[in-house]
Amino acid sequence: MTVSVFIDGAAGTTGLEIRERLAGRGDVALVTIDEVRRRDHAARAEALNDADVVILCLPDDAAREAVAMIANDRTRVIDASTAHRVAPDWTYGLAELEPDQADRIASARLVANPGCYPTGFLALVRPLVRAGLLAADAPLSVNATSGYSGGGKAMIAEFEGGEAATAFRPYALALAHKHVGEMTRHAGLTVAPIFQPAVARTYRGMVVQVPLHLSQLARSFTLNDLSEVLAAAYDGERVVRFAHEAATVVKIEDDAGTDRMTLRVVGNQASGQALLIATLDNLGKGAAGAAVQNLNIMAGFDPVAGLTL
Ligand SMILES: NC(=O)C1=CN([C@@H]2O[C@H](COP(=O)(O)OP(=O)(O)OC[C@H]3O[C@@H](n4cnc5c(N)ncnc54)[C@H](OP(=O)(O)O)[C@@H]3O)[C@@H](O)[C@H]2O)C=CC1
Ligand SMILES: CC(=O)N[C@@H](CCC(=O)OP(=O)(O)O)C(=O)O
Repeated sequence: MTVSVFIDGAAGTTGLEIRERLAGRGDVALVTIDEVRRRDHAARAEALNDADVVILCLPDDAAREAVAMIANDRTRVIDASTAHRVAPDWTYGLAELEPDQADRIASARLVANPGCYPTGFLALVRPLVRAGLLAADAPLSVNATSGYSGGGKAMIAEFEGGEAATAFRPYALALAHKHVGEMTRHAGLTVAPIFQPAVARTYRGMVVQVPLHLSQLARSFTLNDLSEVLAAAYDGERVVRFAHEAATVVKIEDDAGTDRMTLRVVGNQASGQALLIATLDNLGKGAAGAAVQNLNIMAGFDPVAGLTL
């Protein structure tokens, strides 16, 4: 079986990464439009309605507009933008989020690809909320660092053109980043986490950290309990893996250039402090890798076809 796929925004950072992952696959036929017509309404409308699956790699407003341009109920959509991640009629495209999430994605017409930061946060926190280690109203915080490709073409130009005179830049200091609602909703929390992102002078890669006092847990759980719950949640998964080996450092480069995500529980049982850490690539499992994984699941292909793990 061959599935026809149109990438709207194919010349952008995420779009190009998806094209690379789909190149040379015999089970995917790319629907393309001439690069000079990539913003042409009529050309896009035709491609959006021709393809079996469209992958939107656009800013939020353009993604909403693209969905409105689909005039049939056959074309399936994977939206990489933030536009539909908490929309009730969309399926959240983090296949490992719930035991039946991949099945839901398989039968969905509209799939919202997760944000890069929420991917790390949710993979760490959702199993702990589901298993009752963390109460829904636990007041969490999350610190995270992304490579500068996370800001798309504009941020790449800023860092590579010399304008961003920094090696490390915390941002979203008003604590109202657009990913907070997505994190809260899909973790099953009732209290929004304090989310404090930063961008580093490296092209790609991401570290997401959730510090926890063990006294914050619903009862007297240990570091080992946290590890056991996370290890069990991802047992048998190929893209998300729990690292059992002890670590004293992690690097933003650890999973950069791949589509996998690694989860860790570290800390100090004696002082009652834990740190949950996810490493991933903002453009891999954080964007293009997840989009291709969702496409594979929707089309009934091997979920990891075309991915680098
Ligand atoms: N970069 C990342 O790590 C991640 C990105 N995302 C999301 O993916 C989406 C794409 O981001 P990213 O690839 O980084 O962004 P880029 O800025 O690199 O690319 C955006 C693309 O959208 C195209 N575009 C913009 N407006 C329109 C329009 N009105 N009509 C048609 N095409 C348009 C641009 O065209 P042109 O080439 O002409 O400029 C460009 O090719 C965003 O919603 C982003 O939030 C999600 C997770 C991670
Ligand atoms: C470094 C950087 O600027 N990153 C982007 C997030 C990239 C991403 O995940 O895009 P979505 O918003 O579509 O999820 C930001 O914080 O806005």
